[in-house]
Amino acid sequence: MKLGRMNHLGYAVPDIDAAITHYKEVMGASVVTEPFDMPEQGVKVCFVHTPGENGTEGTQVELLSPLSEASPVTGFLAKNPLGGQHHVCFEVPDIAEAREYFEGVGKRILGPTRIGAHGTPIFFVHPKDMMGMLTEIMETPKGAH
Ligand SMILES: CC[C@H](C(=O)O)C(=O)SCCNC(=O)CCNC(=O)[C@H](O)C(C)(C)COP(=O)(O)OP(=O)(O)OC[C@H]1O[C@@H](n2cnc3c(N)ncnc32)[C@H](O)[C@@H]1OP(=O)(O)O
Ligand SMILES: [Co+2]
Repeated sequence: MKLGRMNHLGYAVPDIDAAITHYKEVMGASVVTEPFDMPEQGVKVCFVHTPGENGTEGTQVELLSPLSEASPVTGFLAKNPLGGQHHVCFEVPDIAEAREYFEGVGKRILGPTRIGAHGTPIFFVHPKDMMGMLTEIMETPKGAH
């Protein structure tokens, strides 16, 4: 299976506005999108970019806060009340092929393949099967890079 670049670091936070201020004022990041809700995923999302040097592409941090107690990040924040690194997301050229690959090597896929925050199909692989890192796999947006 051909793994692409790391698309974003998912960062769960209790207060997304405070996190945006931190990334803008302390880290010099730019806010890519205004926070938006993804009720089907139970999270409020905001992408911030750290600047790249000499025109290199920077890195993307996906700030996530829970929309309800039922949110998948609620349990994580109960254990990490200040917030913390929640997942990492890698791109692949073909999400179905990637899903078949991870299932084939015995990794637990969490739920159905669905549309993620970039508007392309995603799925998650259980952290316990991925060296402790909740791993999101997303199909590379068409025309990207
Ligand atoms: C809007 C989409 C957007 C995008 O980029 O497109 C997103 O990224 S949305 C991100 C939020 N959605 C998800 O995270 C969906 C996948 N997550 C899940 O299915 C659950 O969160 C799950 C199964 C990872 C954990 O569920 P839950 O918290 O209910 O279970 P436990 O607390 O019992 O945890 C089991 C075990 O796993 C450890 N754990 C939990 N979360 C993480 C994590 N983020 N990273 C690493 N490890 C994690 C937890 O500590 C437990 O370990 P144990 O040793 O048994 O205590
Ligand atoms: Co994500």
